[in-house]
Amino acid sequence: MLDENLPTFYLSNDKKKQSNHVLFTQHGNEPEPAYTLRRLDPSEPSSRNRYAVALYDPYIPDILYGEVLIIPEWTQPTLSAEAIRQNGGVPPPPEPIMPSQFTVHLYNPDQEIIVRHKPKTWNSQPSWEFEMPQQSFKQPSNSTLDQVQSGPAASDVTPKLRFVWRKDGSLSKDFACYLSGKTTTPDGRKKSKEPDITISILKGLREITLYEPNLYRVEMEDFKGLEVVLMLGAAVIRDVFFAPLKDAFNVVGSPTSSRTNSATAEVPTIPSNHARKPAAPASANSIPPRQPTTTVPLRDTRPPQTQQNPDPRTKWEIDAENARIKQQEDIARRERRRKAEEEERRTRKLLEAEQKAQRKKQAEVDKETERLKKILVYIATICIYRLFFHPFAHIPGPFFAKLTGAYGLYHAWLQDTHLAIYRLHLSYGPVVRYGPSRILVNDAHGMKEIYGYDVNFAKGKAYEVMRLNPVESVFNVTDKKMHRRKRKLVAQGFSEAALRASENCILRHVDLFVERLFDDDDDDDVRNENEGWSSAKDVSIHDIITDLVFGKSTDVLTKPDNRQYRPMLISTGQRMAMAIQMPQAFRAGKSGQWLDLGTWILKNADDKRAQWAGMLRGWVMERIKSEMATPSNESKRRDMMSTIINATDPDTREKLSPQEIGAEAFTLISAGGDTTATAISATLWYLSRNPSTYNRLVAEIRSRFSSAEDICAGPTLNACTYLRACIDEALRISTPVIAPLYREAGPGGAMVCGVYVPEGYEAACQAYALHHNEKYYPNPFAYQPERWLDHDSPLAADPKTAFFAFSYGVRNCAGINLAYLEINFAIARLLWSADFRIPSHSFSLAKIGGGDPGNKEPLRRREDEYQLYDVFASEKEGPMLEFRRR
Ligand code: HEM
Repeated sequence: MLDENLPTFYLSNDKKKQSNHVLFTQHGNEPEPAYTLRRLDPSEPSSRNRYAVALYDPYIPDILYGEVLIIPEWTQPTLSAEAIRQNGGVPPPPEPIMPSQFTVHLYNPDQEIIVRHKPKTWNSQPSWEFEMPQQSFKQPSNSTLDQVQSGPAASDVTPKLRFVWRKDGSLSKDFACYLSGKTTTPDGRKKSKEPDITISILKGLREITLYEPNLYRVEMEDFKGLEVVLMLGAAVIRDVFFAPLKDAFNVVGSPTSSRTNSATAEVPTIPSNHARKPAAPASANSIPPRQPTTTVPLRDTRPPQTQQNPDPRTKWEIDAENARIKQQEDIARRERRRKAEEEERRTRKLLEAEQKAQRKKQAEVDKETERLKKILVYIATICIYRLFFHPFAHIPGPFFAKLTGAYGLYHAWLQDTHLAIYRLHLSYGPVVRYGPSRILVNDAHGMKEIYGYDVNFAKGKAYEVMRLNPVESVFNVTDKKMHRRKRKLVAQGFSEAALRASENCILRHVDLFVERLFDDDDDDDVRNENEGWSSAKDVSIHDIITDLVFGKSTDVLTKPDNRQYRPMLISTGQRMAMAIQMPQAFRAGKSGQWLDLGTWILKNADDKRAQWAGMLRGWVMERIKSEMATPSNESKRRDMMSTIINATDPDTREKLSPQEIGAEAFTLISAGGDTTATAISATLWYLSRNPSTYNRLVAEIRSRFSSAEDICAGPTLNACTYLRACIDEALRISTPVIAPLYREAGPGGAMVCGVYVPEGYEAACQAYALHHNEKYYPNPFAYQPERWLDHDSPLAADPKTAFFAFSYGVRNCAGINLAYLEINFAIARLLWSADFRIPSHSFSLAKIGGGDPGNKEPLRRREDEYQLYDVFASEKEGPMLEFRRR
């Protein structure tokens, strides 16, 4: 402070605040607000590219003393075309030029004080000159003219005092304002040049001290106006001429920082305390402004603005913004076009791919159609050939059987193969075509032509597909020489000595079976306590057969859990029955697995078959191991397996390999179990339904043996001819092996019943049809064991000539003697120990196993016929009988 007695104003330096108090002090008094200095709000878009400052009354915010608005001139920096191009076509922004003058608008009375800037030269400091009229106020007058005329301030003739702000020195930041003279004319020619009088000092660009003693020398009417001009002038000099121009004019860096189009922006607004909240004191030591005591009508304090011609910077911003928008639009358009092109390309690609896929599909369809056509033509040709030109074309038979093996497959699936074949022979005669290249013969002579010794027939493809093991067994081997070798070895298991060794084992199981018939625990029992009758459901020959083969019983009889073996066996048999009818559909694949036709026809069949095969394989390996561990001479137990394991070919001294032994074990279990069980069951069935036969047999057995234990192999048993007749008659009428036993003609073919069977073609007999052929068995459905005894009828053929239960010739049943032994023991010991009859108290139980009058298949309607179902051998139910111990 120059002198605390001088009036001094403080301009706040805080440019961030748009409203600052100008404080006043004199004589060491506390500073008090004298004015409010307001600037533009830089955040307002309308404040851009211009500078404005206004001086308000600190207490009555609507009183505006004066203001300055500077809209700068602009200069355009030059850039190379390349640089502009790189800048997206936007030229560099215009830069503001230091103004050469500015105008202070004073109000009431309205005056415009132009402050002209003289820039610094090499020998002078910059200065800011302005003139103010000596007189500003109208003289009070009653003259209307005086009142209408503008005041002296606006008058050209009013003498003006000239002032100048000048910097003290090039290094100093202080300014002084001098009264430098008076103009008497508007053109200034009559200037009165007087020595400069210092009237104010601006110290450090913030402290304005009025040089009071000199001020009185200024002959001026409107001192307040001068004070305002000094204040605003100092503020403008400080803000505009001693600060970066860009800051002063609120020039923003790039148009992107504000999206507002300045051309349409509102007029810049100097924030008003009236419009906004009252201005806060500039500093902590500022004295809060007193409350306004007077109300002054509001007035528009803003200078008029021209919106049509925006300044170059705004224009540049607009242009830059437009260019940016255009550039963005271009980019967006290019992006859209690129996307559209990409989409188009993608669509085209998709379309092409679709068309390609369609063409490919079409080609596949065409190929498939062509293939189908070929197949159809092939099928049609085959059909025509099979119907009209085939070697068996003249053989009668069902239409479909002539065309495909599926006919036989279908009946195997229905499990009524034997019935279908019986009916066909009735319809078409002794030779029937049962497949495209298959004939069935219902003639004893024909049977010998197919199965006899030294015939040109052998087991063929039908047996190949039945193999469960990769290794052939005596049952399914097709090569005749190989069969001879195997049969010779296997036959040792059925030799007289072997059978004698098996006798005790068989008898033990037979006794167990008989005992079981009186077992109280059987759930299926229907007991009649008073009379002592009880019933049993099934005969477990499996126990006997597995014991005989492995020396290990399946114990089906005593352990109900073990009955799981049976479904496995049955499912395997059903698959065999179907495979034999249409081998081509069950051919072994490369990996040795069968094609799965059977699997989708017979659910779970494969699993069961695999289970069965796995279980047997385990048994075989176990048995072979134990046999190897026991020296043969020490072997206590001579079962069939030990015989087969140790059997040697008398010519070659060769033994069967473990795999071959496994295959044989499987064959023996399969071939010997159910077949014998069916024979025993059928015999019991028919005996129970034919009382006279039953009585005659009972008499024979009970008269020849004194006890059940007496019944064993030997002449006494052999002498029981009626027993054998009963068994043979049961085997005839309900023959255990149902499937036709196909044989393939060898090279050169063969004749059967006058029909030429070319090489590779097949012929077969089917036991059920043959056994019900009236030519050999008059009244075929009647159970007449007598027909096997005393055969002396010249009218009927010897029943033995057409007996096919065990097949015939070189491939007949290898276990025939064992089978008879088992059946004989079972029937004889049972009949010696007990009586049996049809259940008398349960009609439904009595019916089990017989035909049903309501059956769709007429051949299954005979109630007294024991019904069998094709599983290559046969599946059956019951019989359910009542037993009474003697
Ligand atoms: C009543 C009981 C039996 C009947 C009705 C019967 C029936 C048959 C029939 C018809 C064949 C010929 C199969 C064909 O050509 O495809 C056959 C073969 C065979 N049977 Fe039996 N069988 C019975 C019991 C047994 C027993 C208990 C065993 C031995 C445990 C056995 C072992 C064999 C063997 C190994 C063959 C194959 C023979 C070969 O092709 O050389 N059979 N059986």
